[in-house]
Parts: sequence; C-alpha cells; structure tokens
Amino acid sequence: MNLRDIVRRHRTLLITGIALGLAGAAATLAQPWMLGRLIKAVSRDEPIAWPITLIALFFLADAALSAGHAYAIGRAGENIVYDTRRILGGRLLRSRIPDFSRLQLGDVFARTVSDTSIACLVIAQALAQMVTSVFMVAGSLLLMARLDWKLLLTTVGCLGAASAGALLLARQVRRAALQNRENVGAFGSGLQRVLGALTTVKASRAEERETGELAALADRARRTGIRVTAFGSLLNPMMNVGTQLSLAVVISWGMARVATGSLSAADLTSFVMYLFYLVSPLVLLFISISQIQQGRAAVQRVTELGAIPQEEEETAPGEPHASGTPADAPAVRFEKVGFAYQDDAPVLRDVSFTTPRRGLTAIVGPSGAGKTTAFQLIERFHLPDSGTIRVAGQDLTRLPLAELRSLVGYVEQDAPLLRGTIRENLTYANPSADDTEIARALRLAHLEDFVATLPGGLDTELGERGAGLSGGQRQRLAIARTLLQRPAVILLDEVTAHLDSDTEAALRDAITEAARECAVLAIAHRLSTIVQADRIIVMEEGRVRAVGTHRQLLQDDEVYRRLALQQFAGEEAAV
Ligand SMILES: Nc1ncnc2c1ncn2[C@@H]1O[C@H](COP(=O)(O)OP(=O)(O)OP(=O)(O)O)[C@@H](O)[C@H]1O
Repeated sequence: MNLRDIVRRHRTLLITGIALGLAGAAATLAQPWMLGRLIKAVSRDEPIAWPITLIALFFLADAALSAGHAYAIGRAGENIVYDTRRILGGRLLRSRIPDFSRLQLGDVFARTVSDTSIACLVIAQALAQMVTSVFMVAGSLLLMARLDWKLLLTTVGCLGAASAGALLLARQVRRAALQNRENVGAFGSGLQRVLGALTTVKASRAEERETGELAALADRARRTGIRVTAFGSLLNPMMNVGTQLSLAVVISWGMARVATGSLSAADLTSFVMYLFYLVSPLVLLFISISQIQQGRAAVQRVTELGAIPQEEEETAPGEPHASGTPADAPAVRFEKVGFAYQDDAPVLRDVSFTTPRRGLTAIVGPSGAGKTTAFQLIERFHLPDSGTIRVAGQDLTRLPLAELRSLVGYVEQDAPLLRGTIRENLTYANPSADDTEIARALRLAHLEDFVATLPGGLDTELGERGAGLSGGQRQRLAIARTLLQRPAVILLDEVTAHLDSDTEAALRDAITEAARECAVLAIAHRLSTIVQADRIIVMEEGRVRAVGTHRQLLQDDEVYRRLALQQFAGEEAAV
C-alpha cells in the first residue's frame, strides 16, 4: 500500500483546490495594492469609483475562492482517508496469520482509525495550505519590494529570526507527535486486552490494578500530548514577537520617511497591510509544516501497517495449478511435515499421515502435541517449514487460497460467532445457501429446536462474539455453518468439549452422517467420539506415534491406552 499512489488518485480535486486557493491568494494580494491606488486617487482628487469597485470585487472573489478551496481540499482529504481505510482494512483481512498475530490489536485500531485521518486530512490540508501560504508570502514579499526594498529588508530581518526559531520548534513537534501516536496506540492495546477479558478481570478482582495500569498508559499519552501542545503553542507567539517588532520598526521608520517626503503615505499604508498579510500566511506556513511533521508520523505508522505481508503473495510463483481434483486422491496427506512457530522449537516433526476421501479420522494426543497446529497448516494459516501437505491430491502451497479454503471447513476450538443474525452466521461461508439447505444443516447440528424457540427464528440478532448463546450452542452453530459450506474436508477441533452427553451423542450422529459424504478430521478428547472413528491418529510431542482403530491401538500403543483409560475414568466419573 502506497499513500503516495492514493493521494495521486485524487490529484484532480487536490489541484483544483490548490488552484482555487492560489486564485484567492492573488485576490487577497491585490487588495492592499488597490487600497494604495485609492489613497493616491483621494489625495490627488481623482475619481475613486473604479478603485472602490475593484476592491469590492477582489474582496468578494477572495471570499468565494477561499470557500471553494476549503471545500475541495476537505473533500479530497476525506476521499483519501476513505481509500486508505478501505485498502488498509482489506490488507489486514488478507494478511498472513503469523504476521498478524505479532500485532497488538489496540495499536492496529489506532493506526487504522485515527492515524489514517490524521495522515490524510493533515497531509491534504496542510500541503494545500503550504502551497497557498508560500504563494502569499512570496507575493507579499515581491509587492513589498516594489513598494520599498529598505523597509522590506528590515521586515525580513525581524521575521527571519522568528521563522528560524519556528522551524526548529516544528521539528520538535514532529518528534513529540510520533511518540504521542505510539503512546495512544499502547493505551488502545491495553484497553483492548483488558476489555477482551473483562469477566476474568472481574472474577480476579483486578479492576483496581488494571485501572491503574490503564491510567499509567493514558498518562504516558497525556505527557507526550502536552509536549506536542507545548511546542505547538510556542509557534504563534514566536511569530507574533517577530511581527510586532517589525511593525514597530516599519511604522516608526516609515512615518519618519513620510515626514521627510521620501515615502508616500499611500505606499506606507499598503506596505503595512502587506506586512499583516505576510505574517498570517507565514504563521500558517509554519503551522502547516508542523502539521505535516505530525502527519508524517501518522503516515509512517499507516504505511508500516499497510506493508503487512499478504497471504496470496505466498503461493509458489510460476507453478501451473492443475485444475480439478484427482478423483482417487486422499482428502488430506501430510508428507514428512515439519513446523515451528517463528524461531521456537519445532511443534511438528516429520509428520506423515493420510486420510481417505470419506470417513471419520480422530486425532488424539496429550495437550501440546501439535494437533491444532496440524489443522492450522491444513487451512494454510501457516506454511510448513519442511515436507508437503496435499488436500484432495494437490500441494496446498500451489492451490489458490480461496479454492483451498472452499475445500476445507474448519470449526475452531472456541468457535467465534460474528455480529448479525443466526441466518447470516449460518450462511457466512456459503451466502447463497437456500432455506432447505439451512434446515438440513440445523437438523444435523441439532439446532432445529433451539432456533424454533427464538422469537425471530433464523433472523434473531446475535450480540458481539455470540453473546446470548451457550458455548455448546455456539459450537453447534459453527458446525452447521461448516456443513452448509459442503467442503471436501471438515476439521473439527474439540467440538464436543462444550457439549452435554445428550447433545454430544446427537452431534456424533451428525459427524457420522457428514463423514459419509466427505473426510472428517476431528481432534477429540472424548472417548465416545474417538471410538466411533474409522481410524485414529495418535500424536505426541509433534510426532505421529501410531495410527489404527480403537481396538488395535488399545492393544499396541501405550500412550493411547493411557489416554483411553484416563478418559474412561473421567467419563465414568461424570456419569
Ligand atoms: N501461535 C503460536 N505461537 C507460538 N507457539 C504456539 C502457538 N500456538 C501453539 N503453540 C505451541 O505449539 C505447541 C502445540 O500446540 P497445539 O495447540 O498445536 O497443541 P494441541 O495438541 O492442539 O494442544 P491442546 O490439546 O491443548 O489444544 C504448544 O507447545 C504451543 O505452546
């Protein structure tokens, strides 16, 4: 994502705005000149109707052009913010999971929500302001030089010193602004972290502690914010001192020269007016420089976020992709797959297994064995460090992502629901599903009765993160969603964990039915789910230990026997 390209897209509106601003500035600059002419005409007893009409016309043109300038620039700024947010949102959604998971969500929000508007509005407005200010300053200086160059040199001397100081201040403003944006981002991250775990915070009576930590983060943002204001607020007075000094010198020396007759009163009046006209754009120029400095800090943060690597960029380049899926290929095949998160110790080592196109495969193993990681690799949330994974016979690094993810349905361990109605949640992966298909999925997931009790039925709104549903209902809704997708492979990550025995038994039937049509891989801890599997893969410490049926593994595999015995004991105790 390149902000420069985005700005370029809106150049017509920006250039129109700048052109209007420049025309307005020219109309402003003409006014003192015409006023001088008017004074001269009055003193020489010449007709004054024409100069007065021109001054009025310039005045009106100035007002209209300034309004047009502000509107065009403001509109261009909003358009640029819109494009930046749209592109940034898309890039975040298509980012690679390993890169995304390194980000702090609060900081992502700060960058996407507020930095984008600061970056774009400030850059568009301040840049346009800078162009017109430079024009006004240069025009005023030129016209002042024509009126009296000696007075101009005095003015430049006084204002020049003030301007140099203002430039130094602008640099400080930028530094402080960058820190301030970072601190605001850190506060956002902190807030997001505690609000995301609000129930845990309350249950641990940690409100006071967390409030203190949030206050500390907010205080850091406050301190850098004050630094920005402090440096920024010195800008105006510094320029005012320069103006007052030059005004005092110009008026006293100018009046003395008017008295001796070496300068006309009309020229002195015009000169003093230009002096005022010079100072305000000069101040605006420095303000816009400081705003651009602040905006640059925001641009830097937006650009950094926009540079997040994209998933699609990972597909092996130049490899022809065989369309269609070989009819007899296994649903999923791991060939000596090795994987580690970042630079940590390997989580999967030399993992090889095959699952046929139909039937239920259970994956079991102690906590941390790498089961969920294997699923994440099938979805290509991460790429294996070594080995190959094939889905429906095709190497998944060669498959376009959309195709791969339409082949694979994934029900996560703690399946989140989205905002919207039950229907929207159900058809999320297959928006074109019709009512018959929805009814079938609801029946299979044993949600029919539950939906029937809701006043709005399928169109009942769900709260954020599925509020209003129990863990088990959420899980079943996620299963129904996956069934509606009609994938070739269904991955179920401990979906029975939240369910009571009755619902679990019902869901087992749903899984068996789904397994008649496609391959179902289920990470399971409940023996009842495991026993019905056509084959069981036992994982331990990132390796496949054994593969077989329940009976075979009970006989042959020690780890499986231990897991099964523990589970029997647990399930018996629960009865
Ligand atoms: N995003 C991650 N970054 C770094 N390490 C991770 C990440 N996710 C998992 N791990 C590590 O990888 C190892 C395997 O985790 P994984 O979740 O795949 O195991 P699992 O067999 O599914 O465990 P469980 O049954 O408890 O869910 C663990 O040691 C875990 O700490």
